[in-house]
Amino acid sequence: MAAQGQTPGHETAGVDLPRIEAAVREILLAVGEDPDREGLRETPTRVAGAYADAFSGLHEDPAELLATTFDIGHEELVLVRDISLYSMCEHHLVPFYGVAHVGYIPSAEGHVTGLSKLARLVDIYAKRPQVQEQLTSQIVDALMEHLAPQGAIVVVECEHLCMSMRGVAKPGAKTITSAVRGQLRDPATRSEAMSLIMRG
Ligand SMILES: Nc1nc2c(ncn2[C@@H]2O[C@H](COP(=O)(O)OP(=O)(O)OP(=O)(O)O)[C@@H](O)[C@H]2O)c(=O)[nH]1
Ligand SMILES: [Zn+2]
Repeated sequence: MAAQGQTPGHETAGVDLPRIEAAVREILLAVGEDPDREGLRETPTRVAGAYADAFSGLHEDPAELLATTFDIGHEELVLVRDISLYSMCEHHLVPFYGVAHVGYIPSAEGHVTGLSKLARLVDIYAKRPQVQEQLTSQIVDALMEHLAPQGAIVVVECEHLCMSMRGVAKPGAKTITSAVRGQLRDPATRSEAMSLIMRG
Protein backbone atom coordinates (compact mmCIF):
# COMPACT_ATOMS: atom_id res chain seq x y z
CA MET A 1 0.00 0.00 0.00
CA ALA A 2 1.31 3.45 -0.85
CA ALA A 3 1.60 5.87 2.06
CA GLN A 4 -0.90 8.70 1.90
CA GLY A 5 0.24 11.32 -0.60
CA GLN A 6 2.81 9.00 -2.24
CA THR A 7 2.64 7.80 -5.79
CA PRO A 8 2.16 4.01 -5.85
CA GLY A 9 5.24 2.15 -6.99
CA HIS A 10 7.74 4.19 -4.97
CA GLU A 11 8.13 1.59 -2.22
CA THR A 12 10.72 -1.16 -2.24
CA ALA A 13 9.33 -4.29 -0.57
CA GLY A 14 7.07 -2.32 1.75
CA VAL A 15 9.55 0.51 2.38
CA ASP A 16 8.61 4.07 1.41
CA LEU A 17 11.89 5.30 -0.11
CA PRO A 18 10.83 8.91 -0.87
CA ARG A 19 9.69 9.32 2.70
CA ILE A 20 13.11 8.20 4.02
CA GLU A 21 14.82 10.54 1.54
CA ALA A 22 12.78 13.50 2.78
CA ALA A 23 13.55 12.60 6.42
CA VAL A 24 17.30 12.29 5.74
CA ARG A 25 17.30 15.68 4.02
CA GLU A 26 15.63 17.11 7.15
CA ILE A 27 18.26 15.51 9.41
CA LEU A 28 21.07 16.98 7.30
CA LEU A 29 19.47 20.42 7.55
CA ALA A 30 18.90 19.97 11.29
CA VAL A 31 22.57 19.20 11.99
CA GLY A 32 23.61 22.31 10.08
CA GLU A 33 24.63 20.72 6.76
CA ASP A 34 23.75 21.78 3.23
CA PRO A 35 21.98 18.77 1.65
CA ASP A 36 22.39 20.39 -1.78
CA ARG A 37 26.19 20.53 -1.72
CA GLU A 38 27.78 18.16 -4.19
CA GLY A 39 28.96 15.47 -1.75
CA LEU A 40 25.54 15.16 -0.10
CA ARG A 41 23.25 15.49 -3.11
CA GLU A 42 22.76 11.73 -3.55
CA THR A 43 22.97 10.92 0.17
CA PRO A 44 19.23 10.80 0.96
CA THR A 45 18.74 8.33 -1.91
CA ARG A 46 21.69 6.22 -0.75
CA VAL A 47 20.49 6.20 2.86
CA ALA A 48 16.98 5.22 1.74
CA GLY A 49 18.42 2.20 -0.09
CA ALA A 50 20.61 1.30 2.89
CA TYR A 51 17.64 1.54 5.29
CA ALA A 52 15.42 -0.49 2.98
CA ASP A 53 18.01 -3.25 3.28
CA ALA A 54 18.69 -2.77 7.02
CA PHE A 55 14.97 -3.12 7.81
CA SER A 56 13.98 -5.62 5.13
CA GLY A 57 13.28 -8.28 7.77
CA LEU A 58 10.09 -6.41 8.70
CA HIS A 59 8.60 -7.59 5.42
CA GLU A 60 9.70 -11.23 5.50
CA ASP A 61 7.79 -14.17 6.91
CA PRO A 62 9.62 -16.80 9.01
CA ALA A 63 6.73 -19.27 8.51
CA GLU A 64 7.31 -19.19 4.77
CA LEU A 65 11.08 -19.52 5.24
CA LEU A 66 10.76 -22.59 7.46
CA ALA A 67 8.00 -24.23 5.40
CA THR A 68 10.53 -26.36 3.49
CA THR A 69 11.64 -29.31 5.61
CA PHE A 70 13.28 -32.66 4.91
CA ASP A 71 12.66 -35.90 6.77
CA ILE A 72 16.09 -37.45 7.24
CA GLY A 73 15.45 -39.21 10.53
CA HIS A 74 18.14 -37.22 12.36
CA GLU A 75 17.08 -36.73 15.97
CA GLU A 76 20.30 -35.34 17.41
CA LEU A 77 21.58 -31.81 17.77
CA VAL A 78 22.01 -29.72 14.62
CA LEU A 79 24.02 -26.56 15.29
CA VAL A 80 25.20 -23.77 12.97
CA ARG A 81 27.82 -21.63 14.66
CA ASP A 82 29.19 -18.17 13.90
CA ILE A 83 26.38 -16.86 11.69
CA SER A 84 27.39 -13.23 11.17
CA LEU A 85 24.71 -10.64 11.78
CA TYR A 86 24.21 -6.90 11.49
CA SER A 87 21.27 -5.31 13.23
CA MET A 88 20.13 -1.83 14.26
CA CYS A 89 19.66 -0.90 17.90
CA GLU A 90 16.10 0.34 18.29
CA HIS A 91 17.13 2.98 20.82
CA HIS A 92 19.70 4.85 18.74
CA LEU A 93 19.34 3.42 15.22
CA VAL A 94 23.04 2.61 15.08
CA PRO A 95 24.33 -0.87 14.29
CA PHE A 96 25.09 -3.74 16.58
CA TYR A 97 26.87 -6.66 15.02
CA GLY A 98 28.45 -10.00 15.78
CA VAL A 99 27.46 -13.64 15.49
CA ALA A 100 24.56 -15.94 16.27
CA HIS A 101 24.79 -19.65 17.05
CA VAL A 102 21.58 -21.53 16.28
CA GLY A 103 20.90 -25.13 17.24
CA TYR A 104 17.97 -27.50 17.54
CA ILE A 105 17.09 -31.12 18.20
CA PRO A 106 14.72 -32.16 15.37
CA SER A 107 11.24 -33.51 16.05
CA ALA A 108 10.82 -37.24 16.72
CA GLU A 109 9.95 -37.64 13.02
CA GLY A 110 13.35 -36.13 12.17
CA HIS A 111 12.10 -33.00 10.37
CA VAL A 112 15.08 -30.77 9.57
CA THR A 113 15.34 -27.56 7.59
CA GLY A 114 18.12 -26.46 5.24
CA LEU A 115 21.16 -25.08 7.07
CA SER A 116 21.00 -21.82 5.11
CA LYS A 117 17.46 -21.30 6.40
CA LEU A 118 18.84 -20.97 9.93
CA ALA A 119 21.11 -18.15 8.74
CA ARG A 120 18.21 -16.56 6.82
CA LEU A 121 16.07 -16.77 9.95
CA VAL A 122 18.72 -14.80 11.86
CA ASP A 123 18.59 -12.11 9.15
CA ILE A 124 14.78 -11.89 9.18
CA TYR A 125 14.92 -10.81 12.82
CA ALA A 126 18.26 -8.94 12.70
CA LYS A 127 17.11 -6.71 9.86
CA ARG A 128 14.64 -4.84 12.02
CA PRO A 129 14.92 -2.18 14.73
CA GLN A 130 16.03 -4.46 17.57
CA VAL A 131 17.34 -5.12 21.04
CA GLN A 132 19.60 -8.11 21.42
CA GLU A 133 17.51 -10.00 23.98
CA GLN A 134 14.43 -9.81 21.77
CA LEU A 135 16.41 -10.81 18.67
CA THR A 136 17.64 -13.91 20.50
CA SER A 137 14.22 -15.01 21.75
CA GLN A 138 12.46 -14.26 18.46
CA ILE A 139 14.83 -16.58 16.59
CA VAL A 140 14.42 -19.44 19.07
CA ASP A 141 10.62 -19.00 19.26
CA ALA A 142 10.29 -19.00 15.47
CA LEU A 143 12.21 -22.27 15.33
CA MET A 144 9.96 -23.82 17.98
CA GLU A 145 6.78 -22.59 16.29
CA HIS A 146 7.53 -23.41 12.68
CA LEU A 147 9.85 -26.44 12.88
CA ALA A 148 8.35 -28.07 16.01
CA PRO A 149 11.73 -29.43 17.18
CA GLN A 150 12.25 -31.21 20.52
CA GLY A 151 14.35 -28.28 21.64
CA ALA A 152 16.22 -25.20 20.39
CA ILE A 153 19.04 -22.91 21.52
CA VAL A 154 20.20 -19.53 20.26
CA VAL A 155 23.24 -17.64 21.53
CA VAL A 156 24.03 -14.17 20.19
CA GLU A 157 27.30 -12.28 20.79
CA CYS A 158 27.42 -8.65 19.63
CA GLU A 159 29.19 -5.34 19.96
CA HIS A 160 26.83 -2.37 20.10
CA LEU A 161 28.06 0.78 18.39
CA CYS A 162 25.78 2.78 20.70
CA MET A 163 28.15 1.66 23.49
CA SER A 164 31.36 2.11 21.47
CA MET A 165 31.18 5.19 19.29
CA ARG A 166 28.98 7.25 21.61
CA GLY A 167 27.44 7.26 25.08
CA VAL A 168 29.50 5.23 27.53
CA ALA A 169 32.27 4.81 24.87
CA LYS A 170 33.46 1.25 25.63
CA PRO A 171 34.66 -0.24 22.34
CA GLY A 172 35.19 -4.00 22.43
CA ALA A 173 32.53 -4.74 25.05
CA LYS A 174 30.58 -7.82 23.94
CA THR A 175 27.00 -8.60 24.98
CA ILE A 176 26.11 -12.31 25.09
CA THR A 177 22.47 -13.43 25.22
CA SER A 178 20.99 -16.90 25.12
CA ALA A 179 17.52 -18.38 24.76
CA VAL A 180 16.84 -22.07 25.27
CA ARG A 181 13.61 -24.00 24.76
CA GLY A 182 12.27 -27.54 25.11
CA GLN A 183 14.64 -30.45 25.66
CA LEU A 184 17.67 -28.21 25.37
CA ARG A 185 16.75 -26.85 28.79
CA ASP A 186 17.80 -30.19 30.23
CA PRO A 187 21.17 -29.45 31.94
CA ALA A 188 23.18 -32.20 30.20
CA THR A 189 21.86 -31.42 26.70
CA ARG A 190 22.21 -27.70 27.27
CA SER A 191 25.80 -28.03 28.44
CA GLU A 192 26.71 -30.21 25.41
CA ALA A 193 25.30 -27.51 23.11
CA MET A 194 26.98 -24.69 25.04
CA SER A 195 30.35 -26.44 24.93
CA LEU A 196 30.07 -26.80 21.14
CA ILE A 197 29.06 -23.14 20.85
CA MET A 198 31.77 -21.78 23.12
CA ARG A 199 34.71 -23.89 21.99
CA GLY A 200 35.54 -21.62 18.99
N1 LIG B 1 19.09 -4.40 27.16
C1 LIG B 1 19.55 -3.81 26.05
N2 LIG B 1 19.91 -2.53 26.11
C2 LIG B 1 20.38 -1.97 24.97
C3 LIG B 1 20.48 -2.65 23.75
N3 LIG B 1 20.99 -1.79 22.83
C4 LIG B 1 21.18 -0.63 23.47
N4 LIG B 1 20.80 -0.73 24.76
C5 LIG B 1 20.82 0.23 25.87
O1 LIG B 1 19.66 1.01 25.85
C6 LIG B 1 19.86 2.02 26.82
C7 LIG B 1 19.09 3.26 26.45
O2 LIG B 1 19.25 4.09 27.56
P1 LIG B 1 18.75 5.59 27.66
O3 LIG B 1 19.22 6.12 28.99
O4 LIG B 1 17.30 5.66 27.33
O5 LIG B 1 19.51 6.29 26.44
P2 LIG B 1 20.89 7.10 26.44
O6 LIG B 1 20.77 8.32 27.30
O7 LIG B 1 21.26 7.34 25.01
O8 LIG B 1 21.88 6.07 27.14
P3 LIG B 1 23.46 5.88 27.00
O9 LIG B 1 23.70 4.89 25.90
O10 LIG B 1 23.88 5.33 28.34
O11 LIG B 1 24.07 7.21 26.67
C8 LIG B 1 21.36 2.20 26.91
O12 LIG B 1 21.77 1.76 28.19
C9 LIG B 1 21.91 1.24 25.84
O13 LIG B 1 23.17 0.67 26.19
C10 LIG B 1 20.08 -4.01 23.73
O14 LIG B 1 20.14 -4.69 22.70
N5 LIG B 1 19.62 -4.54 24.89
ZN1 LIG C 1 21.66 1.74 21.14
